[in-house]
Amino acid sequence: MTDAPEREVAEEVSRIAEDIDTMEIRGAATIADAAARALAAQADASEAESPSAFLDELRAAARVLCDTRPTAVSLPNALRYVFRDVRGATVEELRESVRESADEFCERLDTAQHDLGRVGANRLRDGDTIMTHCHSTDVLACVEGAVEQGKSLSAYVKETRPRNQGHITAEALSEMGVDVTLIVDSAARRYLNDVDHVLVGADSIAADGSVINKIGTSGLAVNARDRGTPIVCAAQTIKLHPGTLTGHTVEIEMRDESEVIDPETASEIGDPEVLNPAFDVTPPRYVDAIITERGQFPPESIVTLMRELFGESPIQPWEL
Ligand SMILES: O=P(O)(O)OC[C@H]1O[C@H](OP(=O)(O)O)[C@H](O)[C@@H]1O
Repeated sequence: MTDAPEREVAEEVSRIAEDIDTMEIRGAATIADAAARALAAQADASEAESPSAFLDELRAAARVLCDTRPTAVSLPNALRYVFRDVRGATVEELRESVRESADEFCERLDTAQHDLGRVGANRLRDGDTIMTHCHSTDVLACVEGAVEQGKSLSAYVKETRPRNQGHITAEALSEMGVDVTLIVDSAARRYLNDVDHVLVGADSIAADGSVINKIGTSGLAVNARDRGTPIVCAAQTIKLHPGTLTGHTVEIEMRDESEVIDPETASEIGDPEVLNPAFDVTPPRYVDAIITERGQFPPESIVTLMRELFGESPIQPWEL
């Protein structure tokens, strides 16, 4: 492993890292886009006098960004992608190369989401009702694709405690002309009989086809399986976790208890221990399909796509 010396990172990198950490910037695809742009910002701001110093700064920026949220693999994957194409014998050549690579990555991200949406749209029929969990731009791309095909849809939108990202989904779906019903998370099972597809996103997909997504996804999937309702995960290939090819597990982010309960209320009820995991793991047997920009896959077959895309070396961006 190449250990980059400690270096100051550009102000813009610190700001983006802070925004990702506090979830001002959130959602796996949006985080990937922001991380790639942060590397470009680091390149722009660099006053390095040698190519090696320049690259050390980039690696330091990658570390700061990666330290923000551990579960969404789109973040290190984005950095890996940008690093992979960086070439140059001088600082100026390297700087230009980082800018180009970051731009190309962000464009590919947009195209991938659009292509994924067209695949997902094909699963949805006119008059279908979906159920959503949290807020996923990949899921919204599928719905948008279906609406563009002239299909009329209804949606049960789970509010998704503790941060209520379901509200963002409700607003986005309403704007698309989808008939939206907001429900509390614990009401999901009651309405599953009325639902044709449960549609969820992903923060990471493991090599065995497990879906790592917002906390509550696994319970929803078990209930959906029990009710015979198909559950579909919309996830661009940037969500595939290369480390799981070599036995690593996906770290589940634990967030602050203040997202769950305010200190005053906590004190009134005797200050219990509060646990706030942001994500959970849904085993592949509860997932009917993973939709990517490369097409639709049974979860158990996703490993072949991972090998094709990443090879077998799960190295970190700062090791490149
Ligand atoms: O990439 P897209 O589909 O937009 O989002 C994927 C996932 O990111 C979100 O995590 P968070 O809100 O950042 O914790 C949700 O878990 C969502 O399913």
